[in-house]
Amino acid sequence: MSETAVHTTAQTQAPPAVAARGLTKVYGTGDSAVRALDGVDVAFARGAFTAIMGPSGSGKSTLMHCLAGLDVATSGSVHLGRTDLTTLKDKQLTLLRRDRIGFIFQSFNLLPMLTAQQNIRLPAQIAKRRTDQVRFERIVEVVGLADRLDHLPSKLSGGQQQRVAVARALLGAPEVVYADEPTGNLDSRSGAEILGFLRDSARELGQTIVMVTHDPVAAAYADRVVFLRDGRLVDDLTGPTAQTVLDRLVKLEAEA
Ligand SMILES: Nc1ncnc2c1ncn2[C@@H]1O[C@H](COP(=O)(O)OP(=O)(O)OP(=O)(O)O)[C@@H](O)[C@H]1O
Repeated sequence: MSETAVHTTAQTQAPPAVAARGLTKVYGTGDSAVRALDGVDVAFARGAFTAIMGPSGSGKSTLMHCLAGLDVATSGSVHLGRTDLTTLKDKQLTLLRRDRIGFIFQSFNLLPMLTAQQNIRLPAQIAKRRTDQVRFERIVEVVGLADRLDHLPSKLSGGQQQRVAVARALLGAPEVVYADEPTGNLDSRSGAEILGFLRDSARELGQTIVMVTHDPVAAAYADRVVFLRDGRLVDDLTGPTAQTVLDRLVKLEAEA
C-alpha cells in the first residue's frame, strides 16, 4: 500500500465511540485541592459494554461525569466520536447530551406524573425527534413493559421503573449510554434482569454502554472492565467474571 493510501485509511477509520486523553480533574485549589482524575487515557469501542470499577473515591463518578459532559475537566480532552467536548460551550454540551447520549441513574429519575410510555418518549419529544415505532415496540417488548405502558411510576416496582429508564435511554439509539450504578437500588433478581438487557442491547443492537459499578457480579456482565485507583487507570480486563473482577479489586485495595 502506498503512503497516501495508508494515510487515507487512517483518516477514514471510525474513531472509538468515546475517548479520553490525559484527562485530569482537580477539585478546589491550594492545600485543599483534590486530584480526582490524574491523566486518564481510555477509549470505549463502539458496540461494547464496559464497566468502570475501583475503590471508593478512585474517581469513577468524576470520570463518567467528564466523559458525559456533565462536568468540565481541568485539562485533557474527551471525544464523543469526532466531537471534542472540551471545546464546546454550555449550550452546545446540553444539546450534545440531549441528542447523542443516553443516561441511566441509580435512582431511575422518572417523572412521576407521566406514564411509562410518556417517560420513555420524553427525551425524543423534548428534542422534537420522531421516534421509530418499530424500535419503540421492540425495546418495550425486550424489557417486558408492553402491558405496563399506561402505568405511572408509582404503580411500578423498582425493577420495572428501571426498565422504563433503560427503554428511555435506548430508544434514540444514542452514541453511548452511561449507566451510573444502575442496579444499586434493585434486588438481585431485578438487577440481573437490567444487566441482561444492557448486555443484550450491546450484543444485539450494537449499543455502546459505559457503566460505573461497585459490584463485581454486575461488572461481569460487561465485555470489559477498566479499573481506577487514585484517579489513574491501573488495570483493564477483557471477558471478566465476577471472580476475576473481585481478585483485581482485592489486589488494588491491597496495593493502596
Ligand atoms: N465536587 C467535589 N468537590 C471536591 N472533591 C470532590 C468532588 N467530587 C468528588 N470529589 C473527590 O474526588 C475524588 C474522586 O471522587 P469520585 O466521586 O469520582 O470517586 P468514586 O470512585 O466515584 O467514589 P465512590 O465509589 O465512593 O462513589 C474523591 O476524593 C472525592 O472526595
